[in-house]
Amino acid sequence: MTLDIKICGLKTPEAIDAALDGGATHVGFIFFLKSPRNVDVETAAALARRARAGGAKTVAVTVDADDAFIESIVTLAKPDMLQLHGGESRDRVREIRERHGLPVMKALAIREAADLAKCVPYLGVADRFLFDARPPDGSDLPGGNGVSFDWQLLATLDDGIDYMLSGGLDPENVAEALAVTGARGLDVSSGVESAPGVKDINRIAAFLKAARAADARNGSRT
Ligand SMILES: O=C(O)c1ccccc1N[C@@H]1O[C@H](COP(=O)(O)O)[C@@H](O)[C@H]1O
Repeated sequence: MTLDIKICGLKTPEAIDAALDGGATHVGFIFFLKSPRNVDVETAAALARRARAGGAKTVAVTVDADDAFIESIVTLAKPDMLQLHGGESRDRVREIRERHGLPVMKALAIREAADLAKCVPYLGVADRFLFDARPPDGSDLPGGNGVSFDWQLLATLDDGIDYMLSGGLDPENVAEALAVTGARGLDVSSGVESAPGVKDINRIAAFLKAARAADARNGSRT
C-alpha cells in the first residue's frame, strides 16, 4: 500500500512545488486565523489548482468552522478532503460530510492511551483519522505545535482504523516514527519550516526523501 504523505500549512507556489517534486500525495491548507499558516480562500484556490495539476490531493483544514465558511472553501478551493481539527462532534462530522459530499479526516489529540478511545464515536462517520499530539498548555493552536506524542501508544490500535500520524514529525525523526507505528499516512507542518509559518523547501525535500526511504526499508506494506 502506498504511503500517503501530507505536507500541511502551505502558503506559496514554491512550497507547493517542493511538495510535488518530493512526491507528496497530499497538501494541506490552514483556514484558521490564529495560525501563522492561515491562508485566505482565494490564495488557497490558486495553490490548490497548482497542486492538483501536479497530481496531489488537497486537504482543507478547519477548526470548528461554520457552514458558510466551509461552503466558501469548498466552492472556491475545491479540496479533495476536509480535515476537521476542532471539537466537532460525531453529528457535526456527519453533517459536514453529507452537506459537502467530501471525505472527512477527523483530527484527535493524543497524549495517553485512553485518548485513542476518542475515535470510537467517529467510527463509520469519519473517513480517516489524524492523530496529533495534545497541544501544549497555553497554545492558541489545536495543531501545528511541533509536538509529538508517544508513538508506542498506537501499538494497541485496531488495524482497521485508517489514520495519518502527525505531531512533531520532521526529517530527523520520521524514519523512527514509521518504524514504530507502521502508519500508512504521515502529516507534517512545523517540522519542515524555518520559522512559524515559513516553509523551508530543503526540509520539505528532506522529509519526503527520509519518509520514502524508511517506507522502502520497512517494506512489508501490501
Ligand atoms: O498548522 C497549524 O497552524 C494548524 C492550525 C490549526 C489546526 C491544525 C493545524 N495544523 C495541523 O497540525 C498538524 C501537526 O502539526 P506539526 O507538524 O506538529 O507542526 C499539521 O500537519 C496540520 O495538519
